[in-house]
Amino acid sequence: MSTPAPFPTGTILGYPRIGRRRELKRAVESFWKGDITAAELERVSAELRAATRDRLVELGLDGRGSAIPESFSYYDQVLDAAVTVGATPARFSYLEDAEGAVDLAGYFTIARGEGEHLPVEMTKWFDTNYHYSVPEIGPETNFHLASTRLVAQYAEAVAQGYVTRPVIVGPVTFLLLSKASEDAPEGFRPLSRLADLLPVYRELLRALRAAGAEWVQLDEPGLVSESLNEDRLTVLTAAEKAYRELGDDTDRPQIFVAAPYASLDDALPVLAGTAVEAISLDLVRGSLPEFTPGLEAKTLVGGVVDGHNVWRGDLTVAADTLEALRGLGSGAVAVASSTSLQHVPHDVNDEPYLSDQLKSWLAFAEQKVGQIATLATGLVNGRGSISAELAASAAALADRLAAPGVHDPVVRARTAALTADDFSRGEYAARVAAQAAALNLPDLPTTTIGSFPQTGDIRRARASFVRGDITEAQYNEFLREEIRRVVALQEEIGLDVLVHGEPERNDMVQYFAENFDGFDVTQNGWVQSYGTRATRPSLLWGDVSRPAPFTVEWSAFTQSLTEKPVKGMLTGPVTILAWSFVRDDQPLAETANQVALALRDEIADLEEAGIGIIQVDEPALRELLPLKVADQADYLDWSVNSFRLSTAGAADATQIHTHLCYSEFGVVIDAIRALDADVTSIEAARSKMEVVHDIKASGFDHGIGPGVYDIHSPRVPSVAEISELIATALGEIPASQVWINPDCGLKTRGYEETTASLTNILEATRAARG
Ligand code: MET
Ligand SMILES: [Zn+2]
Repeated sequence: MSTPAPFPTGTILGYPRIGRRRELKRAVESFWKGDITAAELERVSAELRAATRDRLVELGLDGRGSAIPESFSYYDQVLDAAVTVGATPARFSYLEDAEGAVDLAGYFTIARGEGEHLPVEMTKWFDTNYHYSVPEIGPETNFHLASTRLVAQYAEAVAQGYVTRPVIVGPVTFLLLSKASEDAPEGFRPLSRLADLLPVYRELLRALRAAGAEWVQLDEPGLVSESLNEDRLTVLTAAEKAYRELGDDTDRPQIFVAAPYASLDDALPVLAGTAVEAISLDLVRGSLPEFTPGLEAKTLVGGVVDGHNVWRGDLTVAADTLEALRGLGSGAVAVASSTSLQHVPHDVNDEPYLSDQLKSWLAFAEQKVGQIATLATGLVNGRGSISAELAASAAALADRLAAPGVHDPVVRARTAALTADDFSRGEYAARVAAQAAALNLPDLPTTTIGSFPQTGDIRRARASFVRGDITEAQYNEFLREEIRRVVALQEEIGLDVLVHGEPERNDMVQYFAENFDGFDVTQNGWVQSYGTRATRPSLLWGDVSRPAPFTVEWSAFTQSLTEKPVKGMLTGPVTILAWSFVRDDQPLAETANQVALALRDEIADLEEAGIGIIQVDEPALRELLPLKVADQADYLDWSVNSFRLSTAGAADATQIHTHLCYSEFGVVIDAIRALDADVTSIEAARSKMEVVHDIKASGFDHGIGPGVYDIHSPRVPSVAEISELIATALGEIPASQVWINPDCGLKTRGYEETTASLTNILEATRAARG
């Protein structure tokens, strides 16, 4: 390498790619529908990338100094890495051209499935609410450089006048996040293919270098996690091998290894001993490391601006941390976001309905870039040069901590008075008997997870109501009509436990945020959840309480329409926290108990109104699990307790359900058991019921509904396919425990596929009942 370019003093690890107004979602979905061509989609995407680069430079990043990350993705960054290295699952090999490359349409097909071909699985990306597509790797996977899209995007930036920094998931994390392919032999580990994968990364790096890239960013959050399926020594050995080999190649850009979401711990000395030039440290979630040999030759990139959360934070603390980092004695120090900013919305100034006071406490992606630019100036010119910004940040923080609503004495008194009894229901056996008498359900009871398709009609009616075009009475009548239809449909299909379909909910957390005190909701605060799906996390800024019942009227109305039991639907405390941006001025456990008490009030009112089954969804229980083993017990303790606090007031005869949206049941089985819900539904269809083996092995003895319909895909499962899944479940779990349900809510699906799928589920269930 000739005179290496220094690492930029201020940078971010990644930027939201969906567009301020979700332009990418619209374009991709239009492409799926056939309304626009691949070329048109590529054009819209190129425009988005160009606008992002321009904006980041305006906000203060160095446009020619590799400060702008080239972190765009059409769908998912892990899927991008998979198609880059030629890791097409065997069932999709028909999508490959002669060179083993898949085109844009093929890329989406791998993500979404087609006909008989199930899509790749999706699972949570570290401890975030982002989901990635799980690569499938086997002994036969033919790694080769199959896509140079990243090189093309770099060249596109150069043509625009910028020198950017290409970003790709690093080889170790890529394999750690992969699962063994279907035809891999028992016990096969994707990480065992590292030696075959590294030459592809080397080739990609060479191609980037040839295109002029000064720096490349390899994302390796796999190195901070202790929760992936390999032991630590194996991970460290892999990291050492990967970065020694890639580092020792001379024909490459400089390598920046990004390690967001927690501390690198013992992986830092390993990286420090290789030839990589820069390493990021998450100094928001993780802590300052000790000096380790090798660092004197590296740039340490201090992730001091929280990429996970929306608070403005304390700029002085950030500056202090950078100073302490400088004290370690590395070759150089730079400032960055702690993680990619893909986890926060675009712009606080895009929120017309938030008060100026609340806005002054917040920083979304644009504001965070501004903070980083400020801190970078401080690093170069000294703290005096940013004293005004430091003072403004301190004033905003002081204002926030003293604001009314942040401390509500009534809420505080209630959590302070809690005793052990408040967290426990009666004996399970007594509950089973009371519920059997009250509910009179058949064997293998069927139900859904709660939501029915959110049709264009529903969205339009909601928008008209929000705009004031229709009155509240008209809107409510529209919703009641919708519920009547959904109830009639469920009765016709023959489901046993009915739901109202959640048409009144724009989002399963936001709806609660709108009805609780202590929250605000955003207008444009979209954050990508997976693929083209984005959510608007609510802002939990104050003490939480429930001023009045809000789900009761809907559930009671629904129950009035049918003889079958209707399930009341609530979102659990952990999920409300996980999918909101939560205040960072007190322990999460305290906030969780406040939310739990608000829900407990709602459950008491639902029971009072005659609702005999209440589901408290906790799809995010696994997601907040800390990446470090040492932190997990404490988390599981408070999270499980908050769920118990929300449900423990229910009578024995009231059947409490919970729903978790993932299939890695094994990891949190003890916690799931400790939730003590009467019935738990989980995801299982996509992984062909793998999870039932864990359930059996764990001796789990409460009701369990492993999903038989993958709602992430438009595919309608056949009766035969569902029957096979049910048979697998019944092979492992006593029939008396088993419930039959889809993997998750139906809100993203259309009516045609939903009706067909539920009809097939009932047909398969009837056959299984015999
Ligand atoms: C992401 S979990 C979804 C649960 C919710 N009750 C629904 O059906 O939509
Ligand atoms: Zn779910």
